[in-house]
Amino acid sequence: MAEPKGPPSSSKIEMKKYSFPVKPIQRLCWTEATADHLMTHEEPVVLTDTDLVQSALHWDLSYLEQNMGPAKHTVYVSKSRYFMYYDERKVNDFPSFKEPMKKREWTFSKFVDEYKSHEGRTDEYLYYQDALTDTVGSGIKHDFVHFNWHWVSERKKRYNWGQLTSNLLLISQPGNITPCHYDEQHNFFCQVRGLKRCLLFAPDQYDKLYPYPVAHPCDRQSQVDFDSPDFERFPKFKEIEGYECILSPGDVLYIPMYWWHTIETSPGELSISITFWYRGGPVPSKITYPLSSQQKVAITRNIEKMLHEALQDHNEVGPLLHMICDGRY
Ligand SMILES: O=C(O)C(=O)C[C@H](CCCc1ccccc1)C(=O)O
Ligand SMILES: [Zn+2]
Repeated sequence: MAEPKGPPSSSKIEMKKYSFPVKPIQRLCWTEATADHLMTHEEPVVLTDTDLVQSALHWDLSYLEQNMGPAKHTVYVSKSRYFMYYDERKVNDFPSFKEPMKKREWTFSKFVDEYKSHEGRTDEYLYYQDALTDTVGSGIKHDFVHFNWHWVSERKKRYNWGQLTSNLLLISQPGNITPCHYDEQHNFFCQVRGLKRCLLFAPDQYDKLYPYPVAHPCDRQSQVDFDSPDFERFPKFKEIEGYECILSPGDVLYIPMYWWHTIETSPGELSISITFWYRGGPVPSKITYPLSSQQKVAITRNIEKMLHEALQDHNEVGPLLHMICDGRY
């Protein structure tokens, strides 16, 4: 198979530069044995020639406006370029929590109007993030039906993944950043239009990324501000090591469950992406040791949830964990 055409070099599209070391995520035709090896070992890889969302590569704002139908969709509004996800169901337990972005429910036409009127503004930014559902118009339904479902269902079977839970449509203004977080599902992240730089960190970097407490609205998100890290609070962030890729239209990035990632839309143009999120497969009947770092992260989450449930007050979880560990482990 001919070497797939390379991605644009990051120097040409002036993405943010960080001081920590990053290695390139391998970019391979999906038929390559190495691609299969990486997927099997739950390691990230950029897959080319999948045609997974080939039928959506013609999407742009005007086509979507004509075809997304009359339903309302979720758009986030942020005062900065950062769009930190938070679970609004956990907000009332944290009265001092300041919502990092506002959630709006707009028709697609309203979104397009707002998108156009926000161009050039530096006080407010928009990020459309909504599941593709059957409320969309016939044009999108046609494109959706023509995703490469045969290919993706073959992958699901081969890697023994659980069910497809959702396809998220992401429409980002140039320069938007999703801060570093992990998800509890496998993800085929498909680039449809524009360029996105993805930084990924292995699950074993957990101790360097200092996630919020599980009970916190920003559960699964790193507390570290990558732009100006607080090394007093987060000293191990100095040792972080990551992986990088720049996605072009047609590229599919496999983001394995529990892998940390932060995504930046290139300053050049709007970005359209579609995610395919899959639940993890069944826990193996025979647990083998040593445990994987993903399994250890899952265990820490269960411990935090159990302690919060037992103590009721999330402010008591930290002190009890210190009582168990300090001076003893
Ligand atoms: O596909 C992924 O996993 C990403 O992180 C892509 C990211 C937006 C994700 C928004 C989001 C984060 C957490 C929960 C629900 C929605 C981007 O592309 O900016
Ligand atoms: Zn994510």
